[in-house]
Amino acid sequence: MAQQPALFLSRVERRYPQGEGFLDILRGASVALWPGEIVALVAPSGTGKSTLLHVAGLLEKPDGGEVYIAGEPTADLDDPGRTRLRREEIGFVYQFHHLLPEFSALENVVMPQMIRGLGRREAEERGRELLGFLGLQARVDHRPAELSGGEQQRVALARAVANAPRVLLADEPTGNLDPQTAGHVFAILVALVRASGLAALIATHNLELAARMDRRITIRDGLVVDMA
Ligand SMILES: Nc1ncnc2c1ncn2[C@@H]1O[C@H](COP(=O)(O)OP(=O)(O)OP(=O)(O)O)[C@@H](O)[C@H]1O
Repeated sequence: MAQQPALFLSRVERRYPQGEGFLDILRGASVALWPGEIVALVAPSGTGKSTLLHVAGLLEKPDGGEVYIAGEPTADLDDPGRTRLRREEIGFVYQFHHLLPEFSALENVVMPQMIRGLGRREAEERGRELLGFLGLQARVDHRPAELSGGEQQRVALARAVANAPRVLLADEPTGNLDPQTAGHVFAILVALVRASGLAALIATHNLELAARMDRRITIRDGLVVDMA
């Protein structure tokens, strides 16, 4: 049976009002992400990286085209339908971890699972397993402020994949870390993607990290193109 992309953006358009007219950011951008692959999105500032990630993550609706998650078209979904699909199938990691400061590492990973309806015991089991995989077994009870920057990002990664999404979207996930820690966190991210079979799209300005991914894409004139 032919595999289908975990995420498929088909001729996606996105424009923003500007003055009397519109600023066309995405002009029919298409990209497919396959299960288990890690794709770098490397594009100059202002070309639409965040816009592409927001549209891919069902945070913004495209003005044209279609976003498919595991083959399911999303244009006709209502807001609760989009939220459900986002919660179940998409994980996000940002440059800054956005962990809840008053909760432990484990609780931060447990919460999205319970929001999705899992019981606490099961959610904790999965949380401990994930944090252990990410090398944080000794840190599960620490609050974010008691963790290093690299550890905080690893917790954010665990939280992003806690609900076993098909797609991981990351915007400069190591941008706030020193080069050595960035390399380490990235290696862990790769191991996680390979072990779970999810598809990852990672926006980065770090060409060294981009070179370690499976493919590199960029945005040119509102279209997604492979990088040379
Ligand atoms: N809600 C909005 N309303 C109007 N213009 C917007 C809006 N969001 C983004 N833009 C504009 O669209 C363009 C692309 O924005 P986007 O945030 O996608 O860029 P980016 O490639 O992610 O840049 P950076 O790397 O600096 O984050 C920019 O010119 C931005 O000013």
